[in-house]
Amino acid sequence: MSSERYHQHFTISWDQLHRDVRQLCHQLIERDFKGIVAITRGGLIPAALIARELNIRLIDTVCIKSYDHMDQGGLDIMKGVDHDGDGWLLVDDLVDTGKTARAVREMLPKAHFVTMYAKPEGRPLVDQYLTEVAQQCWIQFPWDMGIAYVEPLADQLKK
Ligand SMILES: O=P(O)(O)OC[C@H]1O[C@H](OP(=O)(O)OP(=O)(O)O)[C@H](O)[C@@H]1O
Ligand code: HPA
Ligand SMILES: [Mg+2]
Repeated sequence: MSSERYHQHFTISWDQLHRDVRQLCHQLIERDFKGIVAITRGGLIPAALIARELNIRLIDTVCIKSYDHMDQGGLDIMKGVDHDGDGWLLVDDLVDTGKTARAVREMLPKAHFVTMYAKPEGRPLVDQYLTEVAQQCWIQFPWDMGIAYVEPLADQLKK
């Protein structure tokens, strides 16, 4: 599936992401998790921040790739885990079509699955998420961006 389905961008700064993670953690703090399973690579960043808030030191990974930038390809599962997820917190940055989530759910059916952001097609596959984002929106994460010079408006208009 190609990038043509995305008509808008939803840009998230490091600050926003950090605030969002802390807000999600308020909803998780009462639970007692054995550890976190992060879905690489996008799940690694929220997983590290969640681990700090919930004081979790045991972190494992499911290594999986589905997209090449905005283009969705076949699922490439490079590493799984040797348990069914019982008592574990499963973390990804977002759920979009739900293809990745469906595959990981099969591997860890008993895990508590959370994402920071969820689009409608993938939303039913997670147990909890913080913010819903429209299906046609591409979520632009801070680790995919950089700070760039912007020309003053007056100079732009001279051209
Ligand atoms: O719901 P889906 O349509 O499956 O899309 C969601 C998945 O896509 C992205 O991962 P990606 O495959 O781009 O790899 P990355 O985490 O290494 O960036 C994102 O981090 C989710 O894991
Ligand atoms: O909206 C998105 N943003 C970043 N990565 C993604 N992978 C699937 N959908 C997205
Ligand atoms: Mg991912």
